[in-house]
This record gives sequence, structure tokens and C-alpha cells, in this order.
Amino acid sequence: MSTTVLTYARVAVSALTKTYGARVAVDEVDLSLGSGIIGVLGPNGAGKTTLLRMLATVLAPDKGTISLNGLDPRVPAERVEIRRRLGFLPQSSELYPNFTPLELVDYVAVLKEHTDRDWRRREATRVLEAVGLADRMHQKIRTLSGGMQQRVALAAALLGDPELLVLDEPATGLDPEQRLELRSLLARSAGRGTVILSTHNTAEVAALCQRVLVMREGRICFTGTPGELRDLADGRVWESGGADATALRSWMTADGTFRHIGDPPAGATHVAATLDDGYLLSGAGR
Ligand SMILES: Nc1ncnc2c1ncn2[C@@H]1O[C@H](COP(=O)(O)OP(=O)(O)OP(=O)(O)O)[C@@H](O)[C@H]1O
Repeated sequence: MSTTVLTYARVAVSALTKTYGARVAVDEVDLSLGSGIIGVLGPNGAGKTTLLRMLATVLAPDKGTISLNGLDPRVPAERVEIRRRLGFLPQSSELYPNFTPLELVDYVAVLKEHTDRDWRRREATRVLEAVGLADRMHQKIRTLSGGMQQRVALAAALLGDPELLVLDEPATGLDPEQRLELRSLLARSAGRGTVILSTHNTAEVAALCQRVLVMREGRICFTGTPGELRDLADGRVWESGGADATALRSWMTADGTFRHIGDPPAGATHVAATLDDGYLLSGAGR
């Protein structure tokens, strides 16, 4: 007996554009994303946060369209439905300092128009337990550490098991153990839908993401698997005892040798490419 696996674009974006004054933060972006974990890499100011905020429906685009699970956020009734099925972790969460985590997550549930108080209580407890805050949920948020506050915001995003999770730098402030917990939490969520996260950490992408996008200057300059991103640097990484002016980039490593990426000179000592190398070359053409 054969099994048919249906895959469809849960997130479809066409010519999406956002401008701040004269600065084009997101420039005619087209995207079609199915289920799984998608990582968005890019230098500071590339437009990642702006793109994610538009996907989370908290920022309206100037031009272009977004379709989330077939719904259009420009249509008020559809936007309400999208927001119920979407979880968003903003880059910097200003949490209400005098709320407890339980009160805050419950409040987010109210904003999502969940009217059943018992359900809200159970669900808020579940997500706070899932982020490892079972013993902190009755403590004022202002008395929690930065990493714990980040986990409260993450719990709020996980509320109601959303089909689409949009997470802006979710691992910021988390210790190594918590980052591992985050990975397994997101892997479980991705089994049910789509997770889009921005990060500056290529190791996070390698460990977690099925797909990676690289943004530079408001545009998507690479889309593929993490392995394909690394492959961009195949044969284009070499080492020597000093700086190499022919390289696109050279830097000194911990053992004092220089690593270079770009078009290697004849006789260069090639070394294995990493995801970082592929990322650094992704905007440079071949
Ligand atoms: N509210 C705003 N007003 C004016 N310019 C803005 C605003 N928000 C972002 N920008 C500009 O838009 C561009 C994209 O910013 P954005 O925050 O989306 O980048 P990013 O890739 O998320 O950067 P980072 O990695 O530093 O978080 C930058 O040039 C930024 O200065």
C-alpha cells in the first residue's frame, strides 16, 4: 500500500517590501515555505527582524502579499484566525515586570481570544513547564534572570501549539543546557507545522534547521539546506602561514595559522569547508 504525503506551502510571500524612510529593509522578497524548521541567517541590518515581524502580522508591508496557511492577513477576519494559529517571539520582549509568568501567558491567551479559563490555566501551565519554568511560574517576572524571561516569552509563543512559529533570535540569553532544550522543543513543534527562526549562530542552523535562508540588504541571497550552504565553500577554503591579499576574507585562527575563503591561488593548501564559510561566501557570488 502506498502512502501519499501531502506537502503544501504554509507560508507564501510575494514581492514583499518594507521601507523605513529612504531605507529599503525588505526588498521584493518571494518565499514559499512548507513544514519544518527554517533558519534565517544574515548580518546585522539585513532585514531579518522586519521580515519576521511582517510574517507574524505585527508589521504591515508596504507592498507585496503574504499568505499564511492560505489566509490573507490583510482581511481582518482572516488575520484573527492567523493570529490564533501563530506564535511569535519578538527580538526583545518587554514583559510586564509585575506579572508572574502564569499571569502573562494567561494574558496572551486572552488576547488570542481563548475564553475558557480552565483551558487557559492548563495550557499556560503546560507551556511554562515545557520551557523549564515549572518552579518559577508564580514569581514576579522582574525577579527572573534574563534567560528565564526569554523562556517566558517563548512559552507565550508556544501557547495553543501553533501551526506557525515565528521566532526572532530565540536562543539569545539561553545557557547551553537551555539551548539544547530549545532545540528539542522546536523539533517537536516542527513535526506539526512550520517554525521560522532568525539567528546569528550557524551551529544552531546546522543542528536544527531543514532549510536555511540567507538575507543580505533586504533580499534573500541563498535558500537551500544547511549542507548546500556549506557546499558553496567547497574548494574555496585554504590555509597558510600569513594573510593572503587574493582572498575575499582572511582571518587568523586560534593556532596562529590564517584561514582564507575566496578563489584559492595555485598550490593552496585546501581545508574542509564549514557552514560559516558557506555563509560568508553566500553573498559574494562564485
Ligand atoms: N523602526 C525602524 N525605523 C527605521 N529603520 C529601521 C527600523 N527598523 C529597522 N530599520 C532598519 O531596517 C534595516 C533592517 O533592520 P532589521 O532589524 O530588520 O535587520 P536584522 O537583520 O534583523 O538585524 P539584526 O541582525 O541586527 O537584528 C536596518 O537598516 C535598520 O536600521
